[in-house]
Amino acid sequence: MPTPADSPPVQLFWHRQDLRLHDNRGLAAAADAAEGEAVIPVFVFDDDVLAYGSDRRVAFMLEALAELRDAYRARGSDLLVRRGDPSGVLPDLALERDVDAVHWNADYSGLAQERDEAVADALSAAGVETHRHHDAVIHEPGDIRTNAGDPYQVYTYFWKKWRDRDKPDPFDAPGADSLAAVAGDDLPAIDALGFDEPDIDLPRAGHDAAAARLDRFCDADVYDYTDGREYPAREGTARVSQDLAYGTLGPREAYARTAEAMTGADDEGEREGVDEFQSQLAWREFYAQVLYFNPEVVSENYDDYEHPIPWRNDADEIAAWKAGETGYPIVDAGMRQLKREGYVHNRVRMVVASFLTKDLLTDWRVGYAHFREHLVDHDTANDNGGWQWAASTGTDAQPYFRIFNPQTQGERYDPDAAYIRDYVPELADVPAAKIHEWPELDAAERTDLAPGYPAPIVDHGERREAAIEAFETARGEE
Ligand SMILES: Cc1cc2nc3c(=O)[nH]c(=O)nc-3n(C[C@H](O)[C@H](O)[C@H](O)COP(=O)(O)OP(=O)(O)OC[C@H]3O[C@@H](n4cnc5c(N)ncnc54)[C@H](O)[C@@H]3O)c2cc1C
Repeated sequence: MPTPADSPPVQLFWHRQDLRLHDNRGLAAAADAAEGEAVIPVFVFDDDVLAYGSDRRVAFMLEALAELRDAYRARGSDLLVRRGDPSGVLPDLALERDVDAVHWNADYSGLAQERDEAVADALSAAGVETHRHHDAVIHEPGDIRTNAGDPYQVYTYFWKKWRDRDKPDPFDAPGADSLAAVAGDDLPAIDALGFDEPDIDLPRAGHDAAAARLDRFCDADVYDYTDGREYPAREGTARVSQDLAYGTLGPREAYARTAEAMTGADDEGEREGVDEFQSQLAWREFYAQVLYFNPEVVSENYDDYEHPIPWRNDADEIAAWKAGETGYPIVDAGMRQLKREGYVHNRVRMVVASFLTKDLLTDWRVGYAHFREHLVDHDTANDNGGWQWAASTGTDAQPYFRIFNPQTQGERYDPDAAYIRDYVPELADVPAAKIHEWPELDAAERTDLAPGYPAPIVDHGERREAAIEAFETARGEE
């Protein structure tokens, strides 16, 4: 029997946006430190974080937590669940369980960085060691820098270095023998957290469901990703964004699976598909480092102009955009996909974001807040990066004068209008060519073809000119 002095140090692992056992760097480190025993896992519902939640995302998270708890139970352990301010809850728990060290994985938003500092200080004051690990990305923020030592602002150069770096293998899930046989706690019901049941069916949460989605994609669609990712009706993408956002899927595991797919590629085109997909994983890491080094981007332009951008912010136009009633079919299909599924295809996200920020000259923060409320995969860094890209205020953003034409985007990327018809039933019986011409049809023809579908709320050509003028004013080029 070991004496207390001989017994291995008790390690607490605090789960946050890393709701998995597989490929979890911090958890693996805690298991190593525990010398094969006594890792106690905990999740804390923090009201300051929940304040940014939504019904859909909290529901997804609760299911992911239930899956995580089951994975611990299958290993003879369990998940402790607490509610409150982690800088009070964790020192109390450490005292109660005689914990020597608390481990967690870093989170890159400003709010999380501040909270983590407070927690680390409170634990240190209580005499408990703290260990922060970089887990959410393969190459931690600051690892990949320009030759002058600065964080990258241009994605292409970041990507080249990211691609050439060696990638660590996924971390093993801790075995039953490294986990403490604790009795866990019940998870709260969603209403006890201040949220309602979600209004849509959610993708299945948890590591197994995430790994199955990735497998399905890597078995086939990844090889045609370069082309397939552009066409919303094809559903040729991995659909793992909610899994990477909640950490039910680890980034090293995701990368390793694509590296395995690379070995199965038959020709240059297929290798390109895998490479293109890996480059999207790198975009995610690019935006994570933008947020880490510039936490203020959550509410401020990354790239400011000389004068404020004269946003129009017209309430009726914003309401039409949110409802998918703009009279621009590809825009409306995207906004209705958001409402119906909590997801929007990437190409269409760019189109709807461009339409809001340029055609409607609406502040990107309005769109970001709406996406945060409705997307299941909302991720602060990616959502913000996407919005500031579209608004021409971000790092490596779309130039202000290059404005998507929603009609051409629909024609090019949804030629048969299959995606549009799926989400805009009023247009179900309208020929594809007429759908794409919709903004140019005369009122009588529109009424004849689809009386329930709106006329365009703005003229794209006019609004394009107005947006360029507004941005030039902001640049001081009046
Ligand atoms: C305005 C706007 C808002 C966005 N908001 C989010 C968001 O809240 N959360 C989010 O994860 N992505 C966001 N994206 C990026 C992208 O649209 C989604 O990641 C993608 O559509 C998710 O589908 P998928 O998993 O099938 O992607 P895939 O094409 O299969 O890509 C695989 C993974 O790579 C990452 N990725 C892909 N594209 C991007 C990108 N452009 N930027 C950063 N990471 C990327 C995601 O983690 C994604 O799951 C946004 C893009 C725009 C233009």
